[in-house]
Amino acid sequence: MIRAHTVEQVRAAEETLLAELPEGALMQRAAHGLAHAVLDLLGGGYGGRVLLLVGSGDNGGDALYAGAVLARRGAYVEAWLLAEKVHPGGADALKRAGGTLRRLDTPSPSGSGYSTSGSARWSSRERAQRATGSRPRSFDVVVDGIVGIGGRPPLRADAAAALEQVAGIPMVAVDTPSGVDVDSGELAGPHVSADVTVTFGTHKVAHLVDPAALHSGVVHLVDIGLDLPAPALEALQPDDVAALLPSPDPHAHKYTRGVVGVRAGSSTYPGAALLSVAGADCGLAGMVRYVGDPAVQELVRAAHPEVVGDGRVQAWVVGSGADDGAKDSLRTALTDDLPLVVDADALAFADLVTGLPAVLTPHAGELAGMLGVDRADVEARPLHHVREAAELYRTTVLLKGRHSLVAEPGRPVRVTTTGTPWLATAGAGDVLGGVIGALLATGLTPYDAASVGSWLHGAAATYASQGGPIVAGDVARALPVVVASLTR
Ligand SMILES: NC(=O)C1=CN([C@@H]2O[C@H](COP(=O)(O)OP(=O)(O)OC[C@H]3O[C@@H](n4cnc5c(N)ncnc54)[C@H](O)[C@@H]3O)[C@@H](O)[C@H]2O)[C@@H](O)CC1
Ligand SMILES: Nc1ncnc2c1ncn2[C@@H]1O[C@H](COP(=O)(O)OP(=O)(O)O)[C@@H](O)[C@H]1O
Ligand SMILES: [K+]
Repeated sequence: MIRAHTVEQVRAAEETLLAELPEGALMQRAAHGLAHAVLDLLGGGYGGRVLLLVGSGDNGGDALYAGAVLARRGAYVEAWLLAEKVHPGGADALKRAGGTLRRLDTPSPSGSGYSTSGSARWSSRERAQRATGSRPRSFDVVVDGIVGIGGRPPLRADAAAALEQVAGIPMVAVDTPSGVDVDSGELAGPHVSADVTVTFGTHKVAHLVDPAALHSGVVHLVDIGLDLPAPALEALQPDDVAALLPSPDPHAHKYTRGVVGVRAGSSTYPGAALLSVAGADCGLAGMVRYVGDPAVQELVRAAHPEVVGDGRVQAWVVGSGADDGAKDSLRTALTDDLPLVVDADALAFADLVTGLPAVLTPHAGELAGMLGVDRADVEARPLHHVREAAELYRTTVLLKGRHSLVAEPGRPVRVTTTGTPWLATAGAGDVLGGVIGALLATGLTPYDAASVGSWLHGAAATYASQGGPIVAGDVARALPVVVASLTR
């Protein structure tokens, strides 16, 4: 499991450890981990050219100490100091190792300009150019030590100007990409877009939650020995999924394995029925039932001969392509008092499942409609909105997107990190609803069914895609292969 903690949790754990360790030991652990990640990227120290962007806090300290390690390994290391006072021990270490330190002026306290000595007032960009005198493009890598968990967006003007100077050079962020909001994954103004982020002790929320996750690059975790409480966020890994997956016991028959029922599709959208059934029919449940328009039922039978009609089930999937019939389908399914997946057109009636065991599966537009906010706001603050929806409906909410989020009151939010942008294809959501329904029918809780289903769906898309285009049916067909790879 990958776990992510809040800044407050990290600070508390750090305090405990600091009291036990010799002074500076924790920062040395962090800095060495950082230096080794940069060495890996450079393919060795000798001949490499490294630029450090150094802010006023310990994040800058990590960068400076790592710079000293790199300089001792033969790299040319230059530090641009973005504050009047930077970590003194780190600055000394870099000097002693032969690094070059250049000071960039700090903004005036008013924040309205710069404390220039003459009457001219330069732009942030001009000031950065004059102060450094360096040719940024000649660096192989930039290390972003501007701010870490102590940063509050937006980035100060000098830092933003320095970032403009180094655009296009590979970037390694120290702990977090500077300028992002660490605990929410939200953006506010200019920020670092990292190729690699080297983080310490645990992941932070911004590494996993979009939009910030998109700017964290590959995240490398350095263990510094923190003892941490229950996380704010978690991301299932293959072992976790394998442990949660149902597998038939030797005495299994189709009913003990669970029966999933699908009430989806309509004469207007018959394809949604076929795709929901394709997801449900991935083989995880013992049987699939389909209930709907007779003509659509015929299509389903022709495509999936093993699927049967109405009868007893252990979970329902309702809503994909259901059109005007969504409300009635949901009401009828609810009379069975079973866990259910509520998708697409049925989400407009989500209040009917308030407090019940269910998985609501909106994309950003649907969640916006449910909460009465703009879609752009959901996309800018997905974590905030998915938590809000889970509290409002007192049930499990899966917000679909690049990194889908599963929220349930009182539980860590689960983030899906499998998948490919090729999965953004019509009908992919219908397949997902079906898979989650199958998992509910096997007895998984809504929280596990949603997160395991979302993980499998993303992994199946990646497997089917092989880097190229896919359609929703390809995802459904790849599901058994992905399950087999985990249960073997
Ligand atoms: N907490 C831990 O367990 C550990 C922390 N370490 C490092 O320490 C960092 C935290 O250090 P700090 O608490 O000193 O905080 P930071 O270094 O993250 O940032 C604080 C400094 O940044 C300035 N700042 C804040 N917002 C800014 C903005 N928008 N633009 C420009 N400057 C801004 C503040 O004036 C302050 O001086 C971590 O991210 C990590 O890199 C590591 O050394 C090892 C262990
Ligand atoms: N950029 C992306 N990268 C990876 N997966 C994505 C991306 N955008 C969407 N997805 C996934 O694709 C699926 C789309 O589902 P949905 O929006 O319901 O489409 P539809 O209604 O056509 O079925 C979801 O599982 C979602 O998580
Ligand atoms: K940083």
